Amino acid sequence: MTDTESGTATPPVGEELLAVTGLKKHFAIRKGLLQRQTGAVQAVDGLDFTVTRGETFSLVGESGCGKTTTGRLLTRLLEPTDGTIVFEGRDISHLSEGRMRPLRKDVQMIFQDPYGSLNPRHTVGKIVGAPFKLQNVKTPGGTKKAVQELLELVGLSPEHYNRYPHEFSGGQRQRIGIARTLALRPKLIVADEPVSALDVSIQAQVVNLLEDLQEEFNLTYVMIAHDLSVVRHVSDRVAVMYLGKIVEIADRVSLYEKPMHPYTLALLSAVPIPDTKGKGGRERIRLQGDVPSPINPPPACRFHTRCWKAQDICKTVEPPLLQLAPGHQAACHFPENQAGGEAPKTGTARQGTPIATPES
Ligand SMILES: Nc1ncnc2c1ncn2[C@@H]1O[C@H](COP(=O)(O)OP(=O)(O)OP(=O)(O)O)[C@@H](O)[C@H]1O
Repeated sequence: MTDTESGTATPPVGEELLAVTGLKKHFAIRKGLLQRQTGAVQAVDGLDFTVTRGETFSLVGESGCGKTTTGRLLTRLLEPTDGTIVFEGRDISHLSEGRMRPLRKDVQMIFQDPYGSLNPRHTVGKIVGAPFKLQNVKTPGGTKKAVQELLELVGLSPEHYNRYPHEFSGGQRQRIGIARTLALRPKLIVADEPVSALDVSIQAQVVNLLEDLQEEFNLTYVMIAHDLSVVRHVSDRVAVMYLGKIVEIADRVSLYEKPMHPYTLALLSAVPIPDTKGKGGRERIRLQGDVPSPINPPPACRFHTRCWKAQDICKTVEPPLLQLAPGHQAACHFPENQAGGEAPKTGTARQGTPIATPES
């Protein structure tokens, strides 16, 4: 994670841990007695990104844009419809459950709901110790000792071993979930809105814990959030999703200070983020209407139905995700804050380096 507010946040240079190419998940819609497929929910529709070892890569977007589905694909709780997921150089996109099992200790997920994700009938000891049992991992001093060490690591007491989830507050329950996630020392943790169900006063404590653990164990995070303010301080890079697609990826400083996609601009305008340049707050942009249905998304640029900058080209030509500045990619025909000044005029293509080719 990056700890300076406006320092030089160049994208982390390091070993690639995860590489995602053309990732899709379409959920079939079936109807009638014969359960014929009548359509599909295009929850995730062609994502390309990489995650570097040790970084925090955040996925942000409104409800329903496909963040959780992406997280579940990365942890292979779901099987992709298309595309590839390469983890540590190995294609895990279609590994069977059996072949995936040894990898489960390397790739873990923290869930949003600290209430629903813990079995109320199991003791904390049983919950946090479950991964050792599932993976048949023996620890030097025994599972109980390992669990108690994990509880201390996440700021709980070893004496909590025999207690039940209902005896804890929301923040403490999330710590129990984090202890379970850490048990087998994963390399990649997908954290799906890990603090959004918690009291605002507790959120920072849990975020700080995640940061401390990252430093101690060189963890890599894919952090999922619906609002840009939550991940502002913890992200190295941020990808903004809209209706199953990534519309912008940039390092933290570029994204918050020089957003290029109008959707990112709108998201940023909706959260109280201090203006580091002292030019006053951002103008609030109110998006018209709801997010369209992922069953029948708008053609070409999916955001065009809600975009105040949309022109004819946005309705007919899908803008590819292009690198418009170092480490900064956006999929827009009329991007904001492009180096070199004005956005292009109606119908003209912007300049950039193709990162992903548009869908055929
Ligand atoms: N198992 C499923 N079957 C059918 N549709 C699904 C399934 N899971 C998710 N969807 C749909 O896929 C789309 C993306 O959902 P997803 O939960 O990934 O979005 P999200 O951005 O995480 O939203 P939220 O913040 O509300 O969790 C939504 O339209 C959702 O209804």
